Amino acid sequence: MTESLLSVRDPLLSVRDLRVSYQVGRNFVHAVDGASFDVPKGSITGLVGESGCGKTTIARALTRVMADNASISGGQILFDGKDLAKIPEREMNALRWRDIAFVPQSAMNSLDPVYTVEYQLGEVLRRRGGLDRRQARARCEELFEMVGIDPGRLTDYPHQFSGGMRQRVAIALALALNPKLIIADEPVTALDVIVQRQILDQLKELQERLGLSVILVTHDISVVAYICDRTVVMYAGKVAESGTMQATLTAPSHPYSMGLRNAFPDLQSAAAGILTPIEGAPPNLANPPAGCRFKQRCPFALDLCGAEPPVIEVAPGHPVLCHRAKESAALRIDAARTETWMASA
Ligand SMILES: Nc1ncnc2c1ncn2[C@@H]1O[C@H](COP(=O)(O)OP(=O)(O)OP(=O)(O)O)[C@@H](O)[C@H]1O
Repeated sequence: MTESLLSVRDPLLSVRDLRVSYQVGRNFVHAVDGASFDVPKGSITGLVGESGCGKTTIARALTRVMADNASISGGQILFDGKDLAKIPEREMNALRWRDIAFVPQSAMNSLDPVYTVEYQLGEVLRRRGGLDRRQARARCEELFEMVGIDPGRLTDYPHQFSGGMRQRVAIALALALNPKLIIADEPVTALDVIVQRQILDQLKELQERLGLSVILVTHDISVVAYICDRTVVMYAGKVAESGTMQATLTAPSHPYSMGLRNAFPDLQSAAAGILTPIEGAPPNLANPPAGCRFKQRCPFALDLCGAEPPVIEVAPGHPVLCHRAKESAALRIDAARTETWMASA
């Protein structure tokens, strides 16, 4: 994807043609296969797609906290004048927590069950932030207040908190050293809808108040619609479409985004409309199909989709990886009908 197709002015983070692979025996799974997108300053960018499309792999590559068999095999991650794909580990380590913080899929993954929450927050503040014991204590209280938990509970252990509260603690931990960017991987997935909304509202409030940038990884398009300013839709290791939330979700231009929109209820309305799943499953990334990777599931696939799709800019800053992107207005009308998706099954 060329620079001209990604017209975010002065982004905080620019991912360019990123490739991340896992080695499994003698084979490679190309989990992220040439992804490009920008994250503007002070925005919430939703990285969305079905399970297995490469979202967590991207999120972890951005922090370089990756599985042992993973490697960045190409591309750039430009942040604050540095290419995070290439800087030495020592330099990357200095950026973690201070500039980029990660909230993992389950808060229990960032919290150690055998220590109190205050001890764990304090460790980050003292070791990484250079605060003394008293300063750390005051900051812990401040952080708990920021995420809406009574500071009296700082001496509790993680298991003494509900799932939603643990997620708030994980957010407090990420905020500890005032990072510029928070990457949150499915932060509300395991929670019920009411608690989901509370956590998302809190995240949005903090993001606005602190001028943070957030990358929110989720499989749930309704979460993106609820909280995000921008969307990066991923399918089978590639970016299908990216742009403002309004442009990509109100008027999606990639058939996959159109299908995703039909498949999730609206987080803001209690009434569930008719949900239409996208039949089938994403391809195996150890051996992806040639041409468009969505073609087997796409109701609009033509013979030409057997060839590698071009990136077409349907509007400034709204690139779409589809042969038929220019016809998207007409395709959207058909995509809104359940029968369209049943016919392709
Ligand atoms: N350690 C690993 N070794 C080999 N393959 C892996 C490994 N981790 C992930 N993969 C593969 O990489 C691809 C992308 O996985 P990834 O977890 O990034 O997707 P995802 O969109 O975040 O899905 P989920 O929401 O289920 O985590 C999948 O095909 C997955 O099977």
